[in-house]
Amino acid sequence: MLKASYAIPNLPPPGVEETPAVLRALAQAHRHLAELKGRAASIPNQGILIDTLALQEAKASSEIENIVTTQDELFQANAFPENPASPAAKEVARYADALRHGFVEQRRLGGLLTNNMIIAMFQMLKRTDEEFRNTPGTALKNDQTGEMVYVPPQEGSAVRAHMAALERFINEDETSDLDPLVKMAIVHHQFESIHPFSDGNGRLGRIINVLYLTHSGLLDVPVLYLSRWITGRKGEYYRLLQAVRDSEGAAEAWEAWLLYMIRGVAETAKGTLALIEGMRVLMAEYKQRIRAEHPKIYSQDLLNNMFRHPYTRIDYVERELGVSRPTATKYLDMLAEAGFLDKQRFGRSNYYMNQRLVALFVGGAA
Ligand SMILES: Nc1ncnc2c1ncn2[C@@H]1O[C@H](COP(=O)(O)OP(=O)(O)OP(=O)(O)O)[C@@H](O)[C@H]1O
Repeated sequence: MLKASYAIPNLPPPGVEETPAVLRALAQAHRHLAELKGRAASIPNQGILIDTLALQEAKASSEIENIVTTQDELFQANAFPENPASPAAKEVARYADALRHGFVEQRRLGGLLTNNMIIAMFQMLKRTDEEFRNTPGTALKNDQTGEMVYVPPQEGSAVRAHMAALERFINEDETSDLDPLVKMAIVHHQFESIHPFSDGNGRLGRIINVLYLTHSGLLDVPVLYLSRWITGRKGEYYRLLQAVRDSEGAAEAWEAWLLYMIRGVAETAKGTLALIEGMRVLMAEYKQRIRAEHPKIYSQDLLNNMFRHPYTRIDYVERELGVSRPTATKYLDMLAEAGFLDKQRFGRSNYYMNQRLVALFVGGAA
């Protein structure tokens, strides 16, 4: 049997310290995060933001696993669940479903982030009824060289015990008085080290990051995603994760890991703020112009529909505005003719793309 290459520490790990450098990084990150929390709360249609960002995050997070899909394919898979999408687009769409499920469940449970939720998200992501892994044999290998880089705990009983301790560390505030962002970085490290599932541990670990932010009240809604930060610095991410293990939890290795994650929060919060601002400005412009140029069809619901679904379609408008099919068709065709939407054909259906919104997401920094 494989031998685990790292002793999973008790929580909080003894090497973790809030050093002056960590405290400085924390101050910055909290400032940007508080601004993001306030801005997200002030926009009138939070659901729109949450849905669109979840889809964007699903794409960024899945790229780490090399599940490559185009933005187009992804939005189409979302707009046309009945049509056969590529396997990649399907897997990405399942990530977004798992993430949304986690957030809904967390709200239902009054903010908890439990192992049952984590297992349910894994099952949605991987379309399986497996739970925490029970059989030995899991090891992480270097993609290029095939060399074994990390062996997590092997026995099912060890995996379950470590995950139970992690669940307590997440949910029982009295287990430590560390800053919540420091806790988030520890939780991510510990989760990846336990590696409780046969696959998808990276993606679930990244979902847990955002659910930890909503759990701890640093955000009210899940709008800050670290996947782009991590994708852009994947080598550093693996190296720093591994350095903590190789040094058996040395204080310097932990400090470097904490700084990486806390800076990621600060930078991503800034990028997401810019994206939200871009959406707000675009929505205000569309509102003002559609109202002035097409007063007969303008409604707030129609505007919301164009921003909730980057690719919208006739039946969405029918459903969300409570209008007949011919009326919904007329509205969308008028908006397409006026250049607000781009009408495209997919199989036997038409869809209407909000190009400027999609461009914000594709080019956006968040
Ligand atoms: N030394 C290491 N090298 C590479 N990855 C590591 C290492 N240690 C832990 N990991 C974690 O393992 C994750 C990959 O695990 P797994 O393949 O189960 O997840 P995934 O979601 O399918 O993949 P990915 O994270 O690449 O999207 C990485 O994201 C990383 O967090």
